[in-house]
Amino acid sequence: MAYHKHETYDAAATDALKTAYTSIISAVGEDPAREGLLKTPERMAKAMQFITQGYGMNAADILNSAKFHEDYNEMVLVKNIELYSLCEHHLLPFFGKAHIAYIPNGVITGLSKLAHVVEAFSRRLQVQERLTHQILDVIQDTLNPLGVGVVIEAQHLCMMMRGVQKQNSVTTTSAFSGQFMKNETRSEFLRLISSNLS
Ligand SMILES: Nc1nc2c(ncn2[C@@H]2O[C@H](COP(=O)(O)OP(=O)(O)OP(=O)(O)O)[C@@H](O)[C@H]2O)c(=O)[nH]1
Ligand SMILES: [Zn+2]
Repeated sequence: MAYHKHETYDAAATDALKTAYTSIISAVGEDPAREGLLKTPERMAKAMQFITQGYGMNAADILNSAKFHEDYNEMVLVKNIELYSLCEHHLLPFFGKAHIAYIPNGVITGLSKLAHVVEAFSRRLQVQERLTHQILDVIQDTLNPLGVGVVIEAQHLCMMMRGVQKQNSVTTTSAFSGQFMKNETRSEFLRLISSNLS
């Protein structure tokens, strides 16, 4: 399944989700036959498939599809990649920004591919820590760079609109490999993105 510019939906998944959302609407005390709600299970079925489309994306394939040999041995940084994910505990969104850096070892990838990798892993049921590591691991394994650094800053609706109800907390997670394990490289990366970190 690939959900690119034009959305296509799996018929069996749409049917199963429609049935489930009709039950949910009844269970919260609403009338699924009410005019405004008639098409809601189908809309939700499509929305849910859209926001979990990462299951149909292969992050290694994405990176392998644009690998170029290049002798550039400095840090490549793409920052402020926005992301929307779903917390696997409450199925409520968490959203924020990813910052990704790597130091090539003879091979670079298309810059947009790093953002596609974020899509592939964020559009699933996730926890922020695993998301951070999955992005790091696939870049390390596919491009074999001298090192990778990933920082994600996100706000979790499950902490905002329910539960502990903290509106301003931001969770930062990070993962580093290779040269990013060294203080100097890691500090340079963190300094370059620091305008985003408070
Ligand atoms: N580590 C981690 N925890 C998360 C993430 N998203 C949500 N959580 C937390 O997952 C935990 C689930 O804890 P539980 O005690 O089982 O759930 P709960 O009773 O709904 O907890 P509260 O949210 O505190 O009301 C909560 O502390 C959430 O804040 C995430 O990406 N990473
Ligand atoms: Zn949650």
